[in-house]
Amino acid sequence: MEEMDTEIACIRVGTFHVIPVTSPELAREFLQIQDSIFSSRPICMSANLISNGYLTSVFSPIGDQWTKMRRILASHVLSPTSLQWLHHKRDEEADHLHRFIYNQCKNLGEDEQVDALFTLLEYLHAFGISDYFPWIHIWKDGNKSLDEDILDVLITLKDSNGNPLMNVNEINAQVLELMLATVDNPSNAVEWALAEMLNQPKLMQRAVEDLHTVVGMNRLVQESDLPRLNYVKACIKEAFRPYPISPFNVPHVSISDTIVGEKYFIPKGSVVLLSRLGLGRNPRIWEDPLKFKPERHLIKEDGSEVVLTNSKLRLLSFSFGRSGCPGVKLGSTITTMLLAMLLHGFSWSLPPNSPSNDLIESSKTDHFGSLPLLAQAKPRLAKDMYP
Ligand code: HEM
Repeated sequence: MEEMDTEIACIRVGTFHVIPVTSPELAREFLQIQDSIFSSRPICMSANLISNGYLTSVFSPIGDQWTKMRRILASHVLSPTSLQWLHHKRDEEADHLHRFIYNQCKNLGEDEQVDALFTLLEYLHAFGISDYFPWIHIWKDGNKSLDEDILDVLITLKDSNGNPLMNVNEINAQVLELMLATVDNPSNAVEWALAEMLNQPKLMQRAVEDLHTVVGMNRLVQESDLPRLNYVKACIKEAFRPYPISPFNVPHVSISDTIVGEKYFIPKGSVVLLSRLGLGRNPRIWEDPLKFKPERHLIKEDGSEVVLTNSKLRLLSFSFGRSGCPGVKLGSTITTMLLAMLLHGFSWSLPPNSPSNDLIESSKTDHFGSLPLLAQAKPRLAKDMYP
């Protein structure tokens, strides 16, 4: 892992410019300007995937189309009502996860070396997909009386003339993007947090104490516990800092000439990448930036709740503003629940004869991942507590 002190990279046709951002304030200024002048992604995830053969038609939301998608997401997919509506689905998934790891422990025996977490993360990639976005649907005569999931919602949305609001390509792309967004970020953050906690057991112990205080041992952790699980959230936030899912934010394109930081000229049409590492691993911003220290995110004076966003922009978790993540609430809930459940339901240790996990970043340039993360799990709660 290396320290970084460069924040923004700006690519122009044929040339590459790096704009150093030495403070969160400058990063904020950049993002604010970006909000007003940059359009959505030129090479959006969906378009990248098309070239890899996953999608059959081009869908790159820009301008009005992007605004339309954002509005649909905000009103029908990620609204407080939708989140509440799908609460029981998330609970079901939480039960599956408990059961899965519990069975892994039982089957493998206590002394055996268990690659439980790695297997678990493979399982995680099935998280929610069948419940949130099932591909196989029972639609009779093109109609369905009850919306059962987000896919139903997207299919049944109508415009003011009573016509479908989204076409098949739009739905495909949106569902794919939601699936990726839901799985990737949370599993990446939890994987890194656990790896660091396995290497520093005192951190793990403190998080478990947090869970004992808030949840106890006589019931499973619930979403309503999350506001009080500050140390667990601090661990996740600390994982976002040096280990974001990718070193750069999604590319944006400037739609007019502009000047950032009073002196950096960014011409129209530039593809602009923000370096997340430039903030998260920046020694000018963070003391001891390569050290995993969740304590830095605990708010001491007023005892306020730890949140996974960072309004001061000292790290980029969900980004912010117009192009920021629309799934902050759901993403925070899923990620915190996942780590809380793993730590509350199971004791985790390094496999025998393994002094520490090598925190090796993936060799792929666009994604991180510690490969492989080995951990041994043991149930911590009474047997009848596992679903
Ligand atoms: C820990 C969890 C998550 C993190 C850290 C995260 C982070 C981000 C970030 C940084 C962006 C901005 C990319 C840009 O600059 O264009 C983004 C975009 C997005 N996120 Fe999330 N996200 C998370 C979870 C979710 C969830 C659960 C959903 C929805 C189910 C979601 C849906 C989206 C969508 C649809 C976009 C694209 C928005 C657009 O094009 O305007 N995210 N996310």
